[in-house]
Amino acid sequence: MHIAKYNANGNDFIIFHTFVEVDRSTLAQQLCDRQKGVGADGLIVLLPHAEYDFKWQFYNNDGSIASMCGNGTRACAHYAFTNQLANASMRFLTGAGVITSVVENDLVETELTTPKVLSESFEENGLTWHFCDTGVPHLVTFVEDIGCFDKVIARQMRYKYNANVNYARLEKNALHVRTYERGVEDETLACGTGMAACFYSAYRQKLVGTSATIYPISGDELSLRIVDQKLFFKGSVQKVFETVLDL
Ligand SMILES: N[C@@H](CCC[C@H](N)C(=O)O)C(=O)O
Repeated sequence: MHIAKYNANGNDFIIFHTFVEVDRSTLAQQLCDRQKGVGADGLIVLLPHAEYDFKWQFYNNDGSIASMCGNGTRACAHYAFTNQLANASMRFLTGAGVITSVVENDLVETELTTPKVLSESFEENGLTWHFCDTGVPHLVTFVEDIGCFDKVIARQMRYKYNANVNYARLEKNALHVRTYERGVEDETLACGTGMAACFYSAYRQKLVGTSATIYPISGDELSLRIVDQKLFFKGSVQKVFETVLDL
């Protein structure tokens, strides 16, 4: 099996395409394992689709299925274009719905699914939380210093609400974000739907305008904008390597 390893601003993925649609949860766990496997936050498998350019299967590092992954959409769009599975502008089916991505060299912009507010904001653990769905559920809290990111609290909130958990610091029209990711069960270096959830929560509270610069903990710079309630998420991706595995 020919696979590619991608880095999307610190979120990393193993990607391949095939005609064979089977459950790959165990394979995801094996390949994503950072000691015994290739190592990645997720596995993305591209499959043919009659209506769209392709459809994907997305697995987290622990083998669980996630309906959306913002960084993963940008990495797999680059993979699809590079492997001539799609034109530079493409539409593909995910568990959360149809995604549009546009590839321009190493920069990829994705139009995410329409964000949804999941509950009123609430107080817990001495913090104010905003809860929304940007393809997968995200809790967002705005803090003065993202150094106060607390993995114990994040993990507790993750299991209580079955959500990813984000701490964000606002600085003018920029957001600095740290995310505890469900399915990786740890902080990752970047989470696309998490950055989108932070931006959307800040936008709803009029803390940012219709666009903002976002810095995940990897230190990379990405951008988010909202047009007619649609979120557009843009940043670079890199193919780290390709190899053939005996799967
Ligand atoms: N890293 C992703 C999110 C992947 C799914 C998430 N871990 C979940 O299970 O909800 C992103 O870039 O959005």
